[in-house]
Amino acid sequence: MSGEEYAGAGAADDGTDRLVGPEADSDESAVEAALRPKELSEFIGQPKVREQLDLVLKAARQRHGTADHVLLSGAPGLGKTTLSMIIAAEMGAPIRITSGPAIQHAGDLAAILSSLQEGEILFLDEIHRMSRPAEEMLYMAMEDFRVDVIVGKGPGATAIPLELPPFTLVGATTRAGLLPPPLRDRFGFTAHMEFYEPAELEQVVHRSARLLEVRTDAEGAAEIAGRSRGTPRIANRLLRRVRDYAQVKADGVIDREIASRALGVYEVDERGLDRLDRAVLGALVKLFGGGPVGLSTLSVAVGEERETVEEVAEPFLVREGLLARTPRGRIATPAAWDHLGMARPPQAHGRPDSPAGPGQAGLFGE
Ligand SMILES: Nc1ncnc2c1ncn2[C@@H]1O[C@H](COP(=O)(O)OP(=O)(O)OP(=O)(O)O)[C@@H](O)[C@H]1O
Repeated sequence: MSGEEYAGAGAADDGTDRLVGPEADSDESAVEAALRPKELSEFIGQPKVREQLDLVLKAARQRHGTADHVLLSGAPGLGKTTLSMIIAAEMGAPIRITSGPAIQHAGDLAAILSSLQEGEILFLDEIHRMSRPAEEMLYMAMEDFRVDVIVGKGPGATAIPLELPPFTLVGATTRAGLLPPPLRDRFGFTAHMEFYEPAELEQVVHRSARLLEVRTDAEGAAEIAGRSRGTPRIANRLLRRVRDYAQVKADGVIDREIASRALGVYEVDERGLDRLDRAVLGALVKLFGGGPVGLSTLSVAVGEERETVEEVAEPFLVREGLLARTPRGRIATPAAWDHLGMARPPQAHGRPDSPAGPGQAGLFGE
C-alpha cells in the first residue's frame, strides 16, 4: 500500500462517521426510529432469541406480571435498542431509556428507579459502563424492588429504604464479559445477538426500502446486504446512500448494477471493507510481506493512530478471516491476498492460519 493509495486517510478515519461503522451517526436517530420493527414478528433474524423472548413475554403476560429482567449482548447495530422497544410494546408497557455512562452516581439511578411506573421497562444501554455505586444499588433494585437511599454524610448518614414498583430491566452491552457476575446473575434471561446472515440482511433491506418507498430488486438488495458486515444498521445506511445514487444518476430503481456502482463511489467493496480496512490489509501484505508486524508499525504505515487500527479496522478484518493477531504481531491470512486480487506467496498456500510471508519484526520494537 503506497501513500498515494491512502492519501489523507488520517483526516476522516478516526472511526467516527464511517459509512460501515456499526455505531449510530449523530444525526441518524430519526431515520433509525422510522425503520425500527415494532413487533417481535416483524423483527428479522435472531430466530433463537426471538423464540426464547417470545416465551418469556407470553408467560409474563399470562401471569399478569412483569417479565424477568433481560440482558441483551452483542455488537453495536444488531438491534438491542429495537428489541427493548419491542419488549415494551409486547408487554403493553411504557419504556424509559437511559445508559450506563449517564448514571454516574447512585442518586441518578435512585431518581430514575423511584419514578418508574408498575411494569415499566427500564432500558439501560451500555450497562457495563455504569459506576460501581450505581451498580450495587441496581443489584438490590433488581432482586427485591427496593433501594436504600443514603441521606447525609459520614457517621450521621442514614439509609432510608424505598420500595419500588415491579419493573423489567433490559440491559444492553457490547461486552457481556465485563459485567460483574453478581449483576449478570440477576438477569432472568440473557440473549446473545449474533451477526446477521446475508439472506437476513436482504430481508432488512427489502423491508427498509418499502418503508422508504424506494424500489429495489432482489439482486440490488443482495448486493447491499453482502456489503453490510452482518449488521442491520449498516445495511440501512448503505441503502440510503444507494438510494441517493439511484435517484441522482439513474431512474431511482436499485438493481445490482446501481448498488455496486453507488457503493463503489463510497469505497465500500463487495465484502464490506472500506478504505481504512483495505489500507491496513494492503500495508500488511504489500509492505510487510504478510507480517508478522507490530501494531505501531502497521499504524504508522497507514498514517493512523494505533487505537484506530486496533479498534476500528481490525475487528472486522479478524472476523472475516483476513487478518490474525498473534503474539509476534499482525499477520495476513491467505484470504487477504485473494481479497486484494494478488497471487498468494508460496508460504501462504494451504496454511489458512499461518503467516503468509517471511517474518518481519515491528520497526518500533513491540
Ligand atoms: N432484526 C432487525 N430487523 C430489522 N431492522 C433491524 C433489526 N435489528 C436492527 N434493525 C435496524 O437497525 C438499526 C439499529 O438497530 P438498534 O439501534 O436497535 O441497534 P443496537 O444494537 O441497539 O445498537 P447500539 O448498540 O449501537 O445502540 C435500527 O434502525 C433498526 O431498525
